[in-house]
Formats: sequence, C-alpha cells, structure tokens
Amino acid sequence: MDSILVRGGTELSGDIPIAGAKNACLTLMPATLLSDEPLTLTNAPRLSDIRTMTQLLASLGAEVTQLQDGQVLAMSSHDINNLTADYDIVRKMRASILVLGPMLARCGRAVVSLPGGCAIGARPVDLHLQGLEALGATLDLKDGYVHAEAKSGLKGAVFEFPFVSVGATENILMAAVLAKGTTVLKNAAREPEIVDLAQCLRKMGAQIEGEGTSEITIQGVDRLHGATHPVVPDRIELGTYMLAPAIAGGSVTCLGGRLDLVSAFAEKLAATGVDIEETATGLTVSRKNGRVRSVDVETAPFPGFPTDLQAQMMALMCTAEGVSVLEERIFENRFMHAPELMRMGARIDVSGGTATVTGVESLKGAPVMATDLRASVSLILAGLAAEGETRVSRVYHLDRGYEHVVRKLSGVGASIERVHGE
Ligand SMILES: CC(=O)N[C@H]1[C@@H](OP(=O)(O)OP(=O)(O)OC[C@H]2O[C@@H](n3ccc(=O)[nH]c3=O)[C@H](O)[C@@H]2O)O[C@H](CO)[C@@H](O)[C@@H]1O
Ligand SMILES: C=C(OP(=O)(O)O)C(=O)O
Repeated sequence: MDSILVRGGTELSGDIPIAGAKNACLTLMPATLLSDEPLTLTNAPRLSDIRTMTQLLASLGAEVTQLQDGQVLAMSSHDINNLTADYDIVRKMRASILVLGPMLARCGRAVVSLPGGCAIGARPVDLHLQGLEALGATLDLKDGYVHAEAKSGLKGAVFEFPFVSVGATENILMAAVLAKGTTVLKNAAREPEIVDLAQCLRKMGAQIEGEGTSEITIQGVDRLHGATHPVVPDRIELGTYMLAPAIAGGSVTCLGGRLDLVSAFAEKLAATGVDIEETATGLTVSRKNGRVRSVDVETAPFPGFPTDLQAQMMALMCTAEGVSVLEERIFENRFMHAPELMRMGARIDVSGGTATVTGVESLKGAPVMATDLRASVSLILAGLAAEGETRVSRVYHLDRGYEHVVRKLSGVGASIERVHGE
C-alpha cells in the first residue's frame, strides 16, 4: 500500500489549480441514465471515485469514454441493459445510490444494493427511498437490495425532507424530471453541487426552478436530450488548499477558486488572521507572520460550514493560539483524525460531537493512518506544519477525492512525496 511522506517547515508560494468537484461529478454522471442521447462532462476530476462510478454505469450498459486525460467524460446511455446495481460496486462508494432515481425514472424499474454504513457514520438512505415512494414508486427491500418499481411511471408530488440531505435531494430531483406533472421538493439541499446538477439537467431539457434555495419545483417532461456541461469547481478541494498556506505560512493562489463556493469557510479562515483575496484568476490566501488565532466552528448544510472541511480546519486549529471548539453536526463519527493528530502532539479532547482543540506552538512529525478521505488530507496539512517527517498511510482514501495531491503541493514548494508499496 502506498503512503505519503511530508517534511514540514517549508513556506508555500505559487498557484494550485482547483479541479472539478468530485461530489458534483458523482451526481452528474448518473444523470446520463436519464437520456438515450450523449451527455458530456468537461472539467471532470481524475479520481478513483469517478472510476468507480464509470464502472457502475458501464455495468448497467452505459458507455463512458475518458478524453483529454480524463478531464472530459463522454457518456452515452442509449441502451440500459441491466437494471441491477451490484453490491460489489456499490459497497465501494456510497454515491452509487444515485443511479436509483434516474434508472427508475427512465426504465420504470431498478434494483440497487443498499450501500451500508461507513467510517464517518451510519448514513442510511431512508430519505432517498421516502422521496421516491412519494413519487409513486413501490419499494421492496430484499437480500440487501432495494427493488424499486414504477410500472406506469413516476408521478409528481410535494415532498418535504424532514432534514437536509444532499444525496436524497439529488436522487429525487433526477427522478422527478421525468415524472408526470409537478414535483415540489421542500427543505431541499442548497449545495453548489445541487445547483450544478439542476443546470445540467436544464441543458438536457428538464424544467426546474429554485435550485440553490430550499424549495425546488420540477415540471416533468417526457424525455431529455443530450448536453455538454462543465463540472463546477471543487469547493472542498479549494478549502483544503486554502488551508495549506494558512498552516505552513506563505501565499498560495487557488486557480479557479470562487468565494461564493466557500463563503462560510472563508469567513472563519479570515477570522484566524489569514488574508484572503479574490481575483480574476482565483483566491489568494496568505499568512505572513505569527500563529493564527483559534476560532470555533459548527458544521451545517450549505451555506453553513461544510462537514467535508471540518478535519482540515481542525488541523489548522492544532497550531492556533487559543482554544477552539469544533462541533460536528452532520455525521456522528467524524473525528477519527483527532487521535492521529494527537500522535503529532496536538491537544484535542473529543466528547460526542464536540472536539475542543488547544493550540500548541508546533506539531511533531509522526507515522499516522488515514481513516477516511478528509481525515487523510487533514494529516497531510498537519504534516506541512510539523517538525520533521510525517508518513500518512492508507492513502487510497485520499485518491478518492484529491487528484495529483503530491504534484499540486510540491508545485508550491512543499516537501512531499508518494512512497509506493509500503
Ligand atoms: C458524494 C457526496 O456528494 N457526498 C457528500 C454528501 O453526502 P450525502 O449525500 O451522503 O450526505 P447527506 O446530506 O445525505 O447526509 C446528511 C445527514 O443525513 C443523514 N441521512 C441522509 C440520507 C438519508 O436518507 N438518511 C439520513 O439519515 C446522513 O446520515 C447524514 O447524517 O453530502 C455530505 C454532507 O454535506 C458530504 O459530507 C458528502 O461529501
Ligand atoms: C464524505 C465524502 O464523500 P462520500 O459521501 O462519497 O463518502 C466526502 O467527499 O468527504
């Protein structure tokens, strides 16, 4: 298994290009199942999760061709010849559940393995299922699979989410575009990935209003056609690299970064004493002298502080001046990076969904283990600030969501390398 070796203590300077969003691409790809005409995505990230979704779509009969070194995904779902999303693929990635809504809407039937729990929390899919039932689907759970049917097609309905779910909003939105009549989704997620999906579906002929607000209205159409769509920049990759100069010192421009994608996060980062400037090319983050100040953080659905940046922010707080309280409100088990950061000398006290971090003057390099995607990168960020060497193992988690992390960070002066097969 590969590991990543970071030698801390170097100030960073230069540009980091921000890729297309993993989480947008993972919902845009299943949208190809809604039409028998081609859907082409540009600005796609090169990640193992995208390869997993490619494998899943191919298993259903779709064709996905990677062009321009994987940055363009040319997809065609002319023939869907298998309506079963198999456990062996679904278990690798929870976003696989996003094929359920589109397959059901287009084919009237779908069998999809339940994804199961994962390290950061139980993550049930009950809201996805409730929403599809509201559109008239009949569902049966057998042998770990959801068997969904809508023999005479889905029908528009009003569905109010009891709490905000990104994935459930995406799944039901995709199902509703081909349902008969009007669907109103209340308390819908407002994440930029939802806006991106709605914009792409509209290019394909869907009639959608209200994306980016908590009420989305969809007027069903008979069929969708082909389209070409650029994937929105990855706000989580953006936030992660904005933290790199904040932790290591120096100045980095995240090319393609936009403040509107990360406003709650950027507000907190600015409150630590770091400078953030938006320019025509992206976001420049600089920390010139001294330690950052601690801030308190509470994760929340968009436009709140993203849970997917909590681990990385915790890494910054480890060397901040003062005490920081981080509250994780989305997932029940998302502090697994804390014990690893403590191995590097961080002072963290975790109690339930609250982590209290008392900043220390410096961290010390150590061998640490990545437990999930964002935990992995938080350890790399901590390594940039630590004295000596940090070796992060289990980097396959990282490959799910960060393309060319070594190239991007060494490009701004970090001492970082991938060690193969250890
Ligand atoms: C591929 C993708 O886009 N993943 C993102 C997506 O995950 P995902 O779409 O899985 O996250 P949700 O917004 O659905 O989850 C929010 C909360 O609702 C719970 N829940 C969700 C659905 C459901 O049917 N029942 C239920 O109880 C979850 O366990 C969690 O506690 O949004 C999360 C929250 O911003 C991000 O951390 C993930 O990176
Ligand atoms: C939790 C994440 O992804 P997923 O929902 O695919 O597990 C993430 O992107 O941080």
